[in-house]
Amino acid sequence: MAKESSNGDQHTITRPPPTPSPLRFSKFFQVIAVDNYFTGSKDNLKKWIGHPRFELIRHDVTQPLLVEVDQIYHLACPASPIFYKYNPVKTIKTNVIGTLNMLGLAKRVGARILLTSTSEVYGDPLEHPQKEEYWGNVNPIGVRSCYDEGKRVAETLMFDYHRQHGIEIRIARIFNTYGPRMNIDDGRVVSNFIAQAIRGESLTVQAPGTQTRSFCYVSDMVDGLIRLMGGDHTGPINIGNPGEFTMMELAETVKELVDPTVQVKIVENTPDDPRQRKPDIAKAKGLLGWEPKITLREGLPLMEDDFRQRLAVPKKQNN
Ligand SMILES: NC(=O)c1ccc[n+]([C@@H]2O[C@H](COP(=O)([O-])OP(=O)(O)OC[C@H]3O[C@@H](n4cnc5c(N)ncnc54)[C@H](O)[C@@H]3O)[C@@H](O)[C@H]2O)c1
Ligand SMILES: O=c1ccn([C@@H]2O[C@H](COP(=O)(O)OP(=O)(O)O[C@H]3OC[C@@H](O)[C@H](O)[C@H]3O)[C@@H](O)[C@H]2O)c(=O)[nH]1
Repeated sequence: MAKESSNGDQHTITRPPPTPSPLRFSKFFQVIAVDNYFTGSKDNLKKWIGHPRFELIRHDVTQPLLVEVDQIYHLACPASPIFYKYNPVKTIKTNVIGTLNMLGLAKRVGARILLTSTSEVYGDPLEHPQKEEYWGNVNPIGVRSCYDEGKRVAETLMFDYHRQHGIEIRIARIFNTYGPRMNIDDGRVVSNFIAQAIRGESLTVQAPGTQTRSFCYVSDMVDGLIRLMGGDHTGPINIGNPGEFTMMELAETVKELVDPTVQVKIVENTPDDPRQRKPDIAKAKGLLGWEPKITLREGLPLMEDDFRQRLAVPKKQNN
């Protein structure tokens, strides 16, 4: 088991770790998906429902969960700012109580647990690009803090359970990720721009438009998370695509690829919007042998195809 975090800190473990679950030696993977459907959709799981090695449980992670597992991918949390700000008390409960419950489960059954933390732990970063050693610049009482401070506490809980109880932990710091099957009304920038362009609406660039993000395609992200879970390093490890774009550049790219006739309009921004974000992925490359393969220009059309199907708007021949 990993005794050292990827940033080199030693972590004294005060108790022997729980015995690993015997499921770890089972021949076949079985998957139990747990979701309260706040932002998720059963539609995305249609393909698996009825499969003999797949189970789906409607459950809220703020309540304890009793199942037998050997790996826990703890992703449950609204991630789009409009959804995580909608009920901030619930968001922080999901991050704190939800993570405590998942760690309690990991401890009871001896499972390894991976937390999907976020680039938002760096806040409005004063270092660029962001390395894992950077402690961040976060407003602890702002409207985003239910999410960014919530994830910071979740990381703390992970390391405390690791040090105190010997739980095998993995922490991924995910940077903006997009792809097919995102909720069309998710509210995050890539899905907004693609849906707007397909509907022939103006693309809403929030002011000033010079703020940057780095966008990772979903299959690259999944590959990174599986490598992190299977590897020897606790993390935290940044997983993201270092290609950095201003929101105006993103709008221009979507316009060019989806519909060059749509307009781009500047609209009001929300408080505490980070001004720049780009991962340093040296650790992911060195420790996991991971780097993203899909560029933004390759990923956007794949998402456009899926959105067009769901919105029932075929691509015009002359586009
Ligand atoms: N996509 C990104 O850009 C990004 C970036 C950083 C971190 N992350 C993290 O990755 C994870 C997944 O993000 P996503 O983009 O797929 O978000 P999403 O909102 O599309 O999916 C989150 C899922 O969690 C479920 N959920 C929310 N609260 C829950 C609760 N209390 N109990 C059970 N289920 C609950 C939702 O119904 C949904 O299925 C989140 O933890 C998010 O913080 C995502
Ligand atoms: O319609 C829009 C939506 C958003 N934006 C801008 O696009 C940028 C990205 O905004 P998003 O809402 O997609 O996501 P953010 O980068 O703010 O946060 C995300 O980052 C990391 C994750 O943890 C979360 O998935 C999410 O919180 C912001 O600068 C925002 O102002 C627009 O210009 N127009």
